[in-house]
Amino acid sequence: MRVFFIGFGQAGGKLVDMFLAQDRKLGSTSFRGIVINTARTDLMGIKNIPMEDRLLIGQTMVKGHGVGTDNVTGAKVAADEIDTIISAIDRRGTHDIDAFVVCAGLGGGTGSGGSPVLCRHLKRIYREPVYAVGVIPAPEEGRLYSLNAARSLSTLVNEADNVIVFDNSAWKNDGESVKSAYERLNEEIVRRFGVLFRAGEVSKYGVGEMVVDSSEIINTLRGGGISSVGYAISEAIPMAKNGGKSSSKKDNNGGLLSGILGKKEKKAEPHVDIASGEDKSAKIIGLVRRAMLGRLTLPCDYSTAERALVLVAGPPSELDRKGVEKSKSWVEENIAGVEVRGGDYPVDSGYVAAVVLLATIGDAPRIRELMELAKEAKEEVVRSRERSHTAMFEDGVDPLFE
Ligand SMILES: Nc1nc2c(ncn2[C@@H]2O[C@H](COP(=O)(O)OP(=O)(O)OP(=O)(O)O)[C@@H](O)[C@H]2O)c(=O)[nH]1
Repeated sequence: MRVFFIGFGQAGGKLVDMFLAQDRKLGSTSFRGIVINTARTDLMGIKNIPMEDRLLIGQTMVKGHGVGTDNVTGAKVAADEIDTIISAIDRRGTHDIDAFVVCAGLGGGTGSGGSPVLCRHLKRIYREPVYAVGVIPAPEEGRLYSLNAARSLSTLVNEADNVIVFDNSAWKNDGESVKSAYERLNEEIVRRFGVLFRAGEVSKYGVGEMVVDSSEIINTLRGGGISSVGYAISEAIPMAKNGGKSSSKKDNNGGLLSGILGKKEKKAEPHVDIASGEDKSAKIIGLVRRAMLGRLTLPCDYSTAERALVLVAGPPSELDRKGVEKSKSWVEENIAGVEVRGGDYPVDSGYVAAVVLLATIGDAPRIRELMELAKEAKEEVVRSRERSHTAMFEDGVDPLFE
């Protein structure tokens, strides 16, 4: 899929920076994008995006210093400067893209407030679908961040065609602060979503037996709402099986796709031994099961998903049509809906990876928690307004006739 990424705010900007770096590393031109921020210093921290594609907004209001976790101001700045934003997007070129993907951390101010506004305008102006990748904060970041995320997310689900969520709290290790984990978490995000969004592009390593095209990704996400992604990676494929390409010498991360499919990790991902000589399709089914049953970008009840997409990426010698078909049937038996699409994506890698997109999920505990928190906060505001109103009356002051 040809994707136009827009990174809104600091987290969004860093993610888009990494998506574009990944694309460049692959020698691909599937991804392009711009980054937007209200803080000048955050834009300066971007590494791979040319200066002309870094847009500073809100200069009159916040003078390049950011909106300081105030997402109402974030939304206002975006609305006031929407024409400047759309011009920057048009300048970068949109004629051949399949979708827009707006990335943002939803707990802050700029991305949290700005991304729903941007999604609304993108949908109004362009025909292509508009997806959001929303990072939700860990509870330890504080109540304000959770409230911002709840508010942003409930708007975003109405403005974007689908919101694919990554939950920081589910991904940080025990004892690790969220901030110190950012770099690692961003790699996890870009690895999963990179395979997903790139599916349907012709790979220079050939055409898979069951090619997924961009319309299948779009149809999977069509139901809207919130989606989550699962991922699993095999053990390293021995050199002989991989046409001598498993590049443990030149690159211990699995060939050209180093950092893209990833490498064996100690505890984050479940692994299957692809090299054991067992039946190829059984191994693919095993990988797909582990992707769906393992840690999802947003932990949720997978059985409530309305649609799913199964992608298997790896060297052509390890891809197997029957395995993908059987995996799709297994996913179909385990989710609420019956629409399960899937295919393979040949790449030069020392690993096989499975990505399962669970679209339009019905239940995720962290989302429920955020919504309840927002409801409580709203009730608190109403109560405190009533209290101050009563107090003023007790003092004999009627605010209306003061
Ligand atoms: N995974 C991940 N999450 C991040 C990262 N940076 C920030 N976040 C998350 O995103 C939320 C918003 O942070 P920022 O992106 O810095 O906020 P912003 O949109 O720039 O808004 P302001 O700084 O308030 O103007 C934080 O509360 C974190 O939950 C990152 O690099 N990776």
